[in-house]
Amino acid sequence: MIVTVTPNPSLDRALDLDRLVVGEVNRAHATHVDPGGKGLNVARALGRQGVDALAVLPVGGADGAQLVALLAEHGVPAVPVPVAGSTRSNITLSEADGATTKVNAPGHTLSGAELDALLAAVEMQLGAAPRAVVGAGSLPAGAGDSFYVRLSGMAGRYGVPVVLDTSGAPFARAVRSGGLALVKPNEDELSELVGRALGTVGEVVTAAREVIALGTRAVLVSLGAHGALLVHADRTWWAGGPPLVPLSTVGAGDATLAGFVATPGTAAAKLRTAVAWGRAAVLLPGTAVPVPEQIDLDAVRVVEDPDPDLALKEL
Ligand SMILES: Nc1ncnc2c1ncn2[C@@H]1O[C@H](COP(=O)(O)OP(=O)(O)O)[C@@H](O)[C@H]1O
Ligand SMILES: O=P(O)(O)OC[C@H]1O[C@](O)(COP(=O)(O)O)[C@@H](O)[C@@H]1O
Repeated sequence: MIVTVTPNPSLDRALDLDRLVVGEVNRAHATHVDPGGKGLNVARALGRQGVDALAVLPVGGADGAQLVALLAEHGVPAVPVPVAGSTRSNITLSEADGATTKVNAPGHTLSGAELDALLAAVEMQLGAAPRAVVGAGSLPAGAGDSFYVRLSGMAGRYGVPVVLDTSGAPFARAVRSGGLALVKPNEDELSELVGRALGTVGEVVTAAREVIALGTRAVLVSLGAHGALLVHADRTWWAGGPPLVPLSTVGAGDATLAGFVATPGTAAAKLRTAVAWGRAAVLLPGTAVPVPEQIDLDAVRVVEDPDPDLALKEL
């Protein structure tokens, strides 16, 4: 069993357009409503691939009720923690050439008591010794930056590995506090964390090793169309595949993380699966998650210790 925690879930609303013209009236030819939020998507992707997963999330208001109904409809085991504020809606605009424009709402803040209730709901699951707990996504505005530090401390007391995918101040706080099994920043999130641009494989590896030096075991850096790098203290792997024209890139990072945690075996096998799940996700509309028949492991090439001088754009 893998437990995911999403402190700021959303109802993802997507509109498919031929081309987005900013400042004009645009007409969509299709719309999608999906459960959203990083931990939820990880649980959805795991479930679709037959891996036991449970999502813990706060829910409130009409959109929260719709989110719970959608999770039930999608067969995602979930522990909804009722909160006073309304669950947010995030908007995606997907263009025919694969360009994705996303607007994420800040999310209604959670009170101290609600944050405690969310952690208590996770703690109930930790007693059953899950394989990992995945904390993922932003924290709602005003909730403070320390939620993932508390989550990691709590999971540590139960001996459960913690995997984290977040950004900004909550990411920096959690990395500084250490004790994480894996983090999954994308290139921008890692660059923001270390405060400099990352243009080459070597620059990404150096940045990832700064994270590792603070007490994280492994860093999985997703690079959009250029695949992903997995960095350990002493070794590095890159994986990627031939170019694709995405339908919607929303949820690709979450599918990537799900593929990684789902896979037993070697680092290379985990990375290959992660990239294959991410690639499958971009070929689906809205925030859809792939089924096993949509995963193409053979299309993904894994390279051990890639050349540090290679530009990310050349991967
Ligand atoms: N344009 C794309 N073409 C091919 N694969 C992609 C594309 N965008 C994303 N992916 C796949 O999805 C993974 C995650 O995407 P990325 O954009 O890095 O994550 P995030 O959604 O967290 O920002 C990538 O590692 C890659 O395998
Ligand atoms: O919590 P954040 O950072 O605002 O992100 C939430 C959004 O990210 C998603 O989880 C998708 O994430 P990825 O594209 O990184 O996989 C959406 O479902 C959701 O709308």
